[in-house]
Amino acid sequence: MENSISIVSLGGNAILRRGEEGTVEEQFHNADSCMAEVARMLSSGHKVVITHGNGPIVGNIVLRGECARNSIPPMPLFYSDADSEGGIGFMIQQTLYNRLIMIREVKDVVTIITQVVVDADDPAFSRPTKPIGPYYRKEEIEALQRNNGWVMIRQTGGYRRVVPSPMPKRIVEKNVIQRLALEGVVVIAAGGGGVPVVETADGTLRGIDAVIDKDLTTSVLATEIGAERIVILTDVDRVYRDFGTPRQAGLDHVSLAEIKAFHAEGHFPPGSMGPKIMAAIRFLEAGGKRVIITLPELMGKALEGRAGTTIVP
Ligand SMILES: Nc1ncnc2c1ncn2[C@@H]1O[C@H](COP(=O)(O)OP(=O)(O)O)[C@@H](O)[C@H]1O
Ligand SMILES: NC(=O)OP(=O)(O)O
Repeated sequence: MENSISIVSLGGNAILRRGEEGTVEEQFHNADSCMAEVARMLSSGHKVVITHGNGPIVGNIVLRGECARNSIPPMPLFYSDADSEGGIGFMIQQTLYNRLIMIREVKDVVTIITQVVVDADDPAFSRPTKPIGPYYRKEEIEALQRNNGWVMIRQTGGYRRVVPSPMPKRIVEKNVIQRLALEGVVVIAAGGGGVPVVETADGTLRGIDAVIDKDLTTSVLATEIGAERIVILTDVDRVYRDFGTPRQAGLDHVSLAEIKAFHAEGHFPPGSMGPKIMAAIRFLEAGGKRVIITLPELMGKALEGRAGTTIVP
């Protein structure tokens, strides 16, 4: 039916939900709920690329290594990003495969470990902003900062460690992602914002320690593969003005000009809704047709314009 590509982007919080312990069973359960919706979307003819976050999970991978620092060699953050891309990709790949089997839909599903070029001089390397891993209580943070050298910030739900998050500039594997998606293969790509790499003078690549924002990478990928639509699945039903205040008001259908004005007024904080809105603005300004932000279970309705927030040029 459709010849255009849609990108469905799963927030890290859609896979490892706030308040849950974070067991593999919980992660599979959450991934499966999201893939039930994606399978329905595929059965109505959409061509889909899936991207996903890794914030809670890559933080846990790093923490695991730090806890075992006396017995195993350290794993750099960029390698932990690749580790999370593989693990989460496998989980999405299998849960989607199973959901497609259940509805007798025949599709190939594949995960591509994706490298994303960043600038080694990006100021983000000296100003960490990306929250990873678990939430901590106020009384725990002083010791963590002092003993581990962590930079920590306050978020809704507690305090979290932050790491550098440079701007994504180019997706190394974009051609193969586009080719497979246009052939009807479901591609899971750019997980966790992709593995950050820098290009050296001779054109070779090397990993660099950071976690790229998956919404910003999704917008670069969407533009580079000529996708028409990005669907961002997160843990809030839609975007709000004056979020969390008595004046809070949901945004259903908004134009690019309107969302830019709300952004300039400060309705979307960095580290949560801010990057999603920035990603939407960049994608629509580069020729994208539609961005939808909603809960996984509302995706079907949102694609028909009956739920979530839809932003158009
Ligand atoms: N204006 C806003 N409208 C809706 N949600 C907002 C807004 N500002 C901040 N948020 C917060 O953004 C969160 C989603 O962002 P984030 O936690 O980064 O999600 P994910 O990990 O799914 O990408 C919501 O849970 C909500 O608490
Ligand atoms: N890499 C990334 O943006 O992950 P989250 O969506 O989990 O924050």
